[in-house]
Amino acid sequence: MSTHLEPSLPHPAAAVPGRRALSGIPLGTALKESLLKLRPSTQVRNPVMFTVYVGSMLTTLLWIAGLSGHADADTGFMFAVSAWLWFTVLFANFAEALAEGRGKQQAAALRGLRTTVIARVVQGVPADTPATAEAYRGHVTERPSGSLHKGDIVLVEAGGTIPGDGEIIAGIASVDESAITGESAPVIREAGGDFSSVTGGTRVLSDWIIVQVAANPGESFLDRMIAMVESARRQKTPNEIALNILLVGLTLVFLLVVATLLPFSFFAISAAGQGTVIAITALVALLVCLIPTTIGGLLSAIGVAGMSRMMRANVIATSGRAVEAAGDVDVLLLDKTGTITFGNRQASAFHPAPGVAADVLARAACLASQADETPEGRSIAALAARQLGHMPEAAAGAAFVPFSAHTRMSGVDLADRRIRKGAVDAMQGWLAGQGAMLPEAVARAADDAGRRGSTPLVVCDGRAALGVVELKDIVKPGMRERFGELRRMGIKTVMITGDNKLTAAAIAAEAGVDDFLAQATPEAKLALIRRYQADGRLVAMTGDGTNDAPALAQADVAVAMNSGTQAAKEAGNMVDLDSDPTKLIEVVETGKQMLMTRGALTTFSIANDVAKYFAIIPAAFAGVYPQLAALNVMRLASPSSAILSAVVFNALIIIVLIPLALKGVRYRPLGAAALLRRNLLVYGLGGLLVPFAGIKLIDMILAATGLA
Ligand SMILES: Nc1ncnc2c1ncn2[C@@H]1O[C@H](COP(=O)(O)OP(=O)(O)OP(=O)(O)O)[C@@H](O)[C@H]1O
Ligand SMILES: [K+]
Ligand SMILES: [Mg+2]
Repeated sequence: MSTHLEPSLPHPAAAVPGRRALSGIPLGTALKESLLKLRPSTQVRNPVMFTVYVGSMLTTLLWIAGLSGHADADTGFMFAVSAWLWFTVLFANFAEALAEGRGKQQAAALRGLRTTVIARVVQGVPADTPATAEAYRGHVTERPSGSLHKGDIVLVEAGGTIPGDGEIIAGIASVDESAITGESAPVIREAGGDFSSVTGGTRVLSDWIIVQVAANPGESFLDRMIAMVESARRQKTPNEIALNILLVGLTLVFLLVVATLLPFSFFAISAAGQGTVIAITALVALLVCLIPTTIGGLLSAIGVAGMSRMMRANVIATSGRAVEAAGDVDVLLLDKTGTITFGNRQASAFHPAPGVAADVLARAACLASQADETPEGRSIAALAARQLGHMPEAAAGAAFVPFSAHTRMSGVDLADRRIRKGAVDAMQGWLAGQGAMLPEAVARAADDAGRRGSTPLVVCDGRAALGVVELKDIVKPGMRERFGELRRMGIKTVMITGDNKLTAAAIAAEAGVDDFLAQATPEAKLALIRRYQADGRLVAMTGDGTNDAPALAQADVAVAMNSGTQAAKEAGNMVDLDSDPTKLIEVVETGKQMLMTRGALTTFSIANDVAKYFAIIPAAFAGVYPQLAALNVMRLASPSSAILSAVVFNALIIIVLIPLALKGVRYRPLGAAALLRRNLLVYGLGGLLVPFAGIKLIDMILAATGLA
């Protein structure tokens, strides 16, 4: 089988430029894009900047008319104003092009991963064929991966590239996922349990797997990633739409205000030649300075840059709305096994009930696990075989009872015996159904295992409890510190697990979560989320299992572990390629940064008006109302230099703020009120004061160089 994937392909996050705002993006391309974005069809999508665009055209026409002798102002002034209005539009285009440039680089890197491989599709297998590589090899037809559809079965053997996203239905293999995750250590993927999903483009290093394809052409994980980073497909988020409405409202208000001043100009034109008029060019300049061009010009760049930042954190968001919601999350629910812990629960010991021989327990546990394809089941069979010195014969006519998240038990029905293993409370129910009780000593052994953070499984043969199997799992490192950080951000962490209370308590304490819910069924997980949401809280959920899928679908922000099942990944609106549950910190930071950056630049943009007002009004109206000279606090060189300075400042401030828009306002884990106060101080006060200094400086330069 041929593989077209270069082993050294960059993974998407690695292909992304460094943390500095402008590095790595070809400026030439962005400049060219800024010019292309002058198309009216593009401009009309941004009402604030479209107003400036129309103003630029109008002043340009007035200037041309002025050249042929119909001027209502100095033509040099008219030319300068119209030129700077065009710059204002171009600068906003440039900001957007820069932000999109980064997304395009990420998309290109991802496209590189989406190469066609030859898929070995299995077809026409007789019904009783065992699902093994040997048996399936004879039924393989080769097809390009692009033609695979949902439900197709493919065989992938060592050295082969997995041709599409899917679920392993048989086999176990070590898989190199570095092309997608950037993590070089191979991972084990196997049928059954929570590690059964595979991603197209990753490589099988050893053994074989039979995969059921889960996505139709163009709908794969990679395709969705590409669509998301390509801003063309980016949908406006609810907050963005709300802000846009506010900006449009402000623009209309100022448009009305300025329009009421028009009669002065018409009067002036009819009485041309007198100096006491307001030129239309000056009115357009006034309008552009008053409407929120700073935020209007940078708004889309802020959104695009937020998605890119998420991507650099190795989180693939498939919904912009979720990224934004992440900024306001109050509660984080986490699944235990596979999310907080590594999730390959391995049987570590048998604890027989008093009077039960160790081998009797081992043999029963083994029988109940022989057809159990979960990692837990396989590890129990392996431990039993080691203890017994051999693998017990599979009993003829045995009917396997598979594990389910509802029953939380599994087992086997033989001709005369019913053997079960499962969660303590589930097995108590099983015994109670037969009028029996869990012996004190077995309950104690289970509790002891729970206190060690292990998962105890009680094994019963009919109404006889034989003992406990201890399953060990390891908490992923660094959880405690990171959950502490989430707490400082004001986010409550709650672990929800199907495991018993003692195990849950031990793992909760070790990982440092705020609260936990034990013995939870998928419905209980879902109900908990709904309860929080009914209280008006915004809920984030991280999980990996198929049994987490309903909860993930309900949560506002749902991060599926990349190691998890296909169902979890499809239900979530983000996938963390690093399978790190505390990645929510970065997700929340990015969301908060996006909201804060928008808020900060809106504040700055509106506060700016005050200075521009003081610069332009006295200058523009001094001729009509000499009393307005009292407002001329800035003492600018001349009326035309005052107006031009305000327009130049209004354009340049967009360029100056591009790095902030792309990088985002710095986030600190402070309370929301403290953050708001700080931002109002910095961006509100800054927005008031900076333009006074900036406009005065530009005016001095214009006056000194004789340009105005
Ligand atoms: N193969 C199995 N056979 C019998 N019982 C099992 C098996 N696997 C797990 N159990 C029992 O069922 C309980 C629930 O398992 P499940 O994987 O559904 O947990 P969960 O709800 O995903 O929670 P978490 O993943 O957070 O631990 C486990 O705690 C264990 O006691
Ligand atoms: K403005
Ligand atoms: Mg789970």
